[in-house]
Amino acid sequence: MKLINKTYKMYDYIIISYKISKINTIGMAFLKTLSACLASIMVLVTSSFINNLISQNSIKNIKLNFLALLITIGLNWLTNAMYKFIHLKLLLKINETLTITITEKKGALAYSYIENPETWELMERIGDDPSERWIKGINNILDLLVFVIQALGLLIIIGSKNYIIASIILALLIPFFFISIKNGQEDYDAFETSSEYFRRAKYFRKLISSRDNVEERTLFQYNEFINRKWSNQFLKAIKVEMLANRKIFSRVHIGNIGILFITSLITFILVIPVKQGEMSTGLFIALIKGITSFITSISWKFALVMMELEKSRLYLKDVTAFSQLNEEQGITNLTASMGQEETLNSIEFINVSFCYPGTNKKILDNFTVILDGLKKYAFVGLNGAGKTTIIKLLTGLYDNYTGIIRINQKDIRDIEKPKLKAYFSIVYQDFARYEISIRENIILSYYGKGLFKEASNIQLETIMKNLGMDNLLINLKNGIDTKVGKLEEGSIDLSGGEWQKIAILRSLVNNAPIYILDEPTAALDPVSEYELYKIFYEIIKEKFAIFITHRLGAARIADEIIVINNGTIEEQGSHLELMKKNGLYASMFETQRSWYNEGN
Ligand SMILES: Nc1ncnc2c1ncn2[C@@H]1O[C@H](COP(=O)(O)OP(=O)(O)OP(=O)(O)O)[C@@H](O)[C@H]1O
Repeated sequence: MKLINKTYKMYDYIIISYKISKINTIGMAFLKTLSACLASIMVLVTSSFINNLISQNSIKNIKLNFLALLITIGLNWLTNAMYKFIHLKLLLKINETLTITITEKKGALAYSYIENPETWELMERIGDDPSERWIKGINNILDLLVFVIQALGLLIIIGSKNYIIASIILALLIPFFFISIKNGQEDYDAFETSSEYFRRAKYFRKLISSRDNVEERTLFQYNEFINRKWSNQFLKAIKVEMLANRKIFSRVHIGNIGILFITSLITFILVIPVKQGEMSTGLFIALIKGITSFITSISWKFALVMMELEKSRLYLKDVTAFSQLNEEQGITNLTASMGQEETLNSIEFINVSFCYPGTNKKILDNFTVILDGLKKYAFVGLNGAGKTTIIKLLTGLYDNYTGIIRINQKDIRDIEKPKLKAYFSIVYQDFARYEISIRENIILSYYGKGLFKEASNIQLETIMKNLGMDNLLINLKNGIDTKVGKLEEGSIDLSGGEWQKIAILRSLVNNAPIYILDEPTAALDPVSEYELYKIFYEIIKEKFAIFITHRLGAARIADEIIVINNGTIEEQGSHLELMKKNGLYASMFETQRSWYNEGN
């Protein structure tokens, strides 16, 4: 199922559930309607039973009435039991379908949303498992239907004897309706505000409990400090919810006192038609019982149902906003051969200026460069100069820039997203560590493109041997199929450099015209770094590559070095040319060289 981009309405709870499971949705609606009708039937059956009991005109009639009463009670019980069973089945079906739909949509969202706190909060509110909220929506609609049928049944019975009392009961519902809607809005507003605090609290709790930063946590002993931050956010969230709940409950309690008063009034008024012979004693007793149980359920359940209905309505507003978020076209199903057959001629940035969404600091300022497809480039510069940002724009992660970026003379805005992605093989600065097997780690991009057969044919061990990386596999019982990380028993954990080697291998086996290595060797020891660059150069000899690096020794092997400063090009040329220029590059290079020379 796909989440269609549209405005979701309350009836969509039923329609989507019907699409997911016809039988269970119809079953639930039928059983709810039946249970609502049974309330009025119960009043009539009880009334007839009591009347016959009082007049005692025929024992046969009493027996029949008694049987009818038993059947109604039994049917009511059976309806409720079956409802619970079908409800559970529908919940599971919705869970199976909607959870996958929401997860897929979240996974395919455009990159810019992931960095935006507002969309993050929206995604938190949508939740990972929307089935509970969805089934609540259906239940609330059906509960409302039950109230309407029950109320109509009672009103028809009473109205046929005394329409004024019927009108009083009807009037009673109106203020409750509005109070309950107000309660629902307040509850959802509180949920919206508190989820922001909960999100931050969740981050701090992760800091003090997750395994990721256990080393620093043990060393710096910052638990108490972070704990305070966590409890600060957590308490703020709880306070918002408590405040809203207090208001809601005061309203419900005031409403209850009113209801108690009106119930007594109705009982008193109903005596009049009995005295005037318009209503039998049996009907009077059955009606008092029916009205009391209906009004009791109004006072508690109706308020709750209306409140939940309002929450369900507001949830749909979030679902609507979520459905309108753009997905990265084809992010999850790149066509196997796309872009790979193409060779790179050039990459051009023409007057590109860019600010990150929600900020107004120009990270790139009229950035202009033409990169030759036959060369290898090194991007160097101080921290925050904009090197990684250039790559983010080139790979299409953001498109809110001004100016033009072209690959092979074609504006990247006109290139289909799957094709654009297929141009690149990248090792990111903060590369991912997948806690699966070494083999799966390396050929992940093949699985992403659906190339399962090709993936199984790759001679990974040979490639690793040629790259001098086969020492990673030494002493591993399951060789390349050994699971890495800490997720599973028997997995082996790797050092930072070993994880980085796997990330580099992942990029290397992903055949693409453009290779980008963003600080690829930061965690490698000098011997591995030297070896790696040599091998890497050998492998991508015929291909285009950009290295972003702070190790200027490594930058020397590029054909051209581009020095970036404050989002523009400060210098450009070969190592020798730039050294002769005696500018920023020469100064950075000399600084690094002096570390090694110190003391000599
Ligand atoms: N998602 C973001 N939102 C807002 N600003 C950002 C974001 N990502 C990066 N920046 C800012 O953009 C600037 C350039 O960052 P970028 O990562 O491109 O620098 P860099 O040259 O690669 O730095 P480094 O050498 O430290 O990796 C920095 O000032 C950074 O604070």
